[in-house]
Amino acid sequence: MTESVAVAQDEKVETVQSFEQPNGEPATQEHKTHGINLDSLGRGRRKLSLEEEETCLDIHDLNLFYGEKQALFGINMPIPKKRVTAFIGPSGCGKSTLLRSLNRMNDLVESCKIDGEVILDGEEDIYHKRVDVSDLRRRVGMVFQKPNPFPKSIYENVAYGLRIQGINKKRVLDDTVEWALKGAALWEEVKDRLHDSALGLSGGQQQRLVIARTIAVKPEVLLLDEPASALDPISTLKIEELINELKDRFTIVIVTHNMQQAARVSDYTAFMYMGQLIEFGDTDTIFTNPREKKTEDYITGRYG
Ligand SMILES: Nc1ncnc2c1ncn2[C@@H]1O[C@H](COP(=O)(O)OP(=O)(O)OP(=O)(O)O)[C@@H](O)[C@H]1O
Repeated sequence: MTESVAVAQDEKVETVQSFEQPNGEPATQEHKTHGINLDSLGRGRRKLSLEEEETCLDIHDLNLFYGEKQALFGINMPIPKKRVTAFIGPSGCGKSTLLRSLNRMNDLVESCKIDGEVILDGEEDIYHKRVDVSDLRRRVGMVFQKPNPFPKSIYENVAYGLRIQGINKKRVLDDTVEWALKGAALWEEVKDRLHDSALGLSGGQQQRLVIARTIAVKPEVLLLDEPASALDPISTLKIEELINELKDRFTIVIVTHNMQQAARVSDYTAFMYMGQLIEFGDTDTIFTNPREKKTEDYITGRYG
C-alpha cells in the first residue's frame, strides 16, 4: 500500500491511500474531470477480511416470493458496518428485491412473502412482529433511482423527517438541515436559497437533497437503489464521491448496473444471478480474482 496526495473537489489537499495493482503498477492515475478527482474514489478501502469486520445487517436463509414466483433463494450474507457493499448482477437477478428486503420495503407489495431473518445490529430480526416498521425505515433509510424531492422548499425537504418525529424547535431544525446538507455536499450550492422550491434544483442536486433528507434523521444504514443511473456523468461522480465520504458515518448498500461504479465505490461486492447469491467478497478480489466462473463471466462482460 502506498500513500499519495490528491487534490479533492474543493481544491483542498488531502492524503488518500492507494493500492498497487496486481501488475505492480500504482493504482493512482491522473484522471481529472471537471474538478472531481477520480483518484480518491474507492481508494480509501480498508484491507480487512470479512471475518474481521463488524456486522451491521446479518441476512440468514432469506427466501422471497412474489406470489408463486420465487425471487430470492436462501440468501446468507453479512453486511459489514460502515463499509460500502455493492449488489451487482444481470437484470432481474434480484438485486433491488434483496435491497428492499433490508428495510421491509417489500411489505408494500401485497403478493410478497418472505422467510428467513435479517438481524440489524445484533438485535432482533427486522421481520419480527414486534418491530415498528417506521422506526426501522428511519434506521435503515432508502434512496431510489429517480430523485423524489417533495414539492416543498429545500429546507422543508430536509427537515421533513424531524418534523414527523415531532421535532419543531427552530434551532434544532436549522442545525440539522445545515449538517445534513453539508453531509450531502450540497450546502454551498443551496445555502442562500434554502426556502426556494426543491423542484428548481437540477437532477443531481435533487438526488443529493434526497440523500440529505435521508441522513437528517441519522440512520444507521443507507440503501441506495441505482442512485446515479438517472444522472449525468458529472452528477454521477459527485454522488460517488459523496458515497466515499458518507461511509465513515453510515453503512451503505448500493445496487448498481454499472460495474465500474461498483468497483470504484464499494469495499465489498455481492454478485447475484437468478435470485441466488453466487459470490460475496471484497471488491478487489471479486473484480480481479473471482472464485466462481459465473462471476468471472459477468465481470468480463460475457453476459448481462
Ligand atoms: N413487485 C413485483 N411483483 C412481482 N414480481 C416482481 C416484483 N418486483 C420484482 N419482481 C420480479 O422479481 C425478480 C427480481 O427483480 P428485481 O427487480 O429485484 O431484479 P434486479 O436485479 O434489481 O433487476 P434490474 O437490474 O433490472 O432492476 C424479477 O423476475 C422481477 O420480475
